[in-house]
Amino acid sequence: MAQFEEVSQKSKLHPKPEGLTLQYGTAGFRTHAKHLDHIMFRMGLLATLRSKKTKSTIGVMVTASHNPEEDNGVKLIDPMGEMVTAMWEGYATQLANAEQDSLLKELKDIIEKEDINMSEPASVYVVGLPTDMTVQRLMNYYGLVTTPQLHYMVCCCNTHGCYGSPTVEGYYQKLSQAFLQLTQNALNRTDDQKRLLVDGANGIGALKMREMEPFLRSEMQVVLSNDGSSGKLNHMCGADYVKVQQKAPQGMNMGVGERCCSFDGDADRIVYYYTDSKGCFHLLDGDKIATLISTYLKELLTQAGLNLQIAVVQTAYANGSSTRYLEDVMKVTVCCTKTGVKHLHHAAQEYDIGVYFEANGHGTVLFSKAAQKQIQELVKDPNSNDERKRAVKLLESTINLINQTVGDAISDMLVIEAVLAIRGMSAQDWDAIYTDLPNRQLKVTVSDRRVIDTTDAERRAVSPEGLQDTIDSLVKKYKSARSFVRPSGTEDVVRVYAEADTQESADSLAHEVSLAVYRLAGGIGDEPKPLH
Ligand SMILES: CC(=O)N[C@H]1[C@@H](OP(=O)(O)O)O[C@H](CO)[C@@H](O)[C@@H]1O
Ligand SMILES: [Mg+2]
Repeated sequence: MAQFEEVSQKSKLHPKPEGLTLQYGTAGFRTHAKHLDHIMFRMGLLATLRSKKTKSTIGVMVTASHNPEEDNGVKLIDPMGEMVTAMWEGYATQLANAEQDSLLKELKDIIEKEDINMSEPASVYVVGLPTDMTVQRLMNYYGLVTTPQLHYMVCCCNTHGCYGSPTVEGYYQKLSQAFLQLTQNALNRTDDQKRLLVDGANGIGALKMREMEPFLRSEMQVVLSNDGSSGKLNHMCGADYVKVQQKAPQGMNMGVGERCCSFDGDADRIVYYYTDSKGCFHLLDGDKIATLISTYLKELLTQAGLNLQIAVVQTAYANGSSTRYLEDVMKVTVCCTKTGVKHLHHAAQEYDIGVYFEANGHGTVLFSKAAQKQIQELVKDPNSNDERKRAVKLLESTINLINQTVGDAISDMLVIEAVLAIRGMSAQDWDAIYTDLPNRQLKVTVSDRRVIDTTDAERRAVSPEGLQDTIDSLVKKYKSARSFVRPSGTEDVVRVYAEADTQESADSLAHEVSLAVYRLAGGIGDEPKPLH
């Protein structure tokens, strides 16, 4: 009872702005920082309940991710380092939008529905800056780490050290050890080959990269830019900027053919790129990363004589060339889910090895318990020949290098660097695995984006009537073309995607489909204009 009294008193210090309703979405709550005070307080309360319910440590991440600095966000992390379940997303929305005088009622409602024993102790890790001392007192405040580092620590904590030690040093040690073991298999690397230009998006990733560097013992020569010493978070830099604009970030001094990568603000996304001798920019996005990693793993499985099913999980935004290459050439199972990493993560859990990446560079690899056990047992097998032994060891180190809890820019970067080193590949060699189909993404503003309903992993629209038929007949006019529309989960827009054999065709198709959305789904403002 005293607990409730304290909550009631303290909550008055964090009043909900009049008329503000927010929804716990793909990335938790995300809005202008000035609207988040009451959300931070209430998410502290919810995290405490989640911890009591699961009898585990829960994480709370406060971050703007890839959004502008003025924005901020908060999300909860479940015991195994995963996103919180759908049911609890609902509770989060319910608590966030409760009026001041019904907050206690909503809390009690959740406690009753979930049958939570309030005398259980609670343990919560918080990263970022909780605004209230009560919240801080309830939780272990962990200071600044990347989003994936927090996911990692929460998982370590709840698996009693099986996954690693629950500290930032533990993270550096685990990953660097695995990385050094892998790069031992890459002979005669020059300093140039070890060199990587990293754009830190002026976010936390840059700081953490600097902290990690000594652990990598000059097996990587990192050149950091946008390290937060001057520029603004995600402004003209970072993974989202590079992916959407299809150009290099500001403040990076790129030589011809040099390998470069960009993190997003909280370092859970990464994209690679380089410029060729003609000054052309080449993007190596999430699809290229998934292809590189799955090809490498498949080869190791064959060498190790392991019969494990490997699948790549993508969304509708995956470039058609990547899907075709994986299915037709690599003979890898490809599965498509709705946008949003939680959907990809769940789908990837269905396979022995599930490689999942959104085209924007958020992704990781999941190994089933059974697959990990088989690999560990083979490592100890005295009867295997040298090739087999090497392959199994590489698999073991690769598992250790991957952050299986969530997409992680630092971990993904180290995996990519190791794979390129082991295979003796340059960024150009990697890029040449397949050629992306030219594509275009546009946004259309409509009065209510919910009029668009989709099916088949968001690849087909079932409403409004006639929209899908129109898209189908437009697509037929172009070669190697594909197009789909869906309401965004994070912005008040309808997203249009089109790809075709040439950039002109992709642009023209995207424009025609935008017009169809504008006309059939209640477009507002000016009619979409052609791109050329
Ligand atoms: C096309 C695209 O990149 N969509 C992004 C974006 O979702 P939308 O629902 O498209 O707004 O933000 C999500 C959260 O960060 C991310 O998971 C997703 O990939
Ligand atoms: Mg992010």
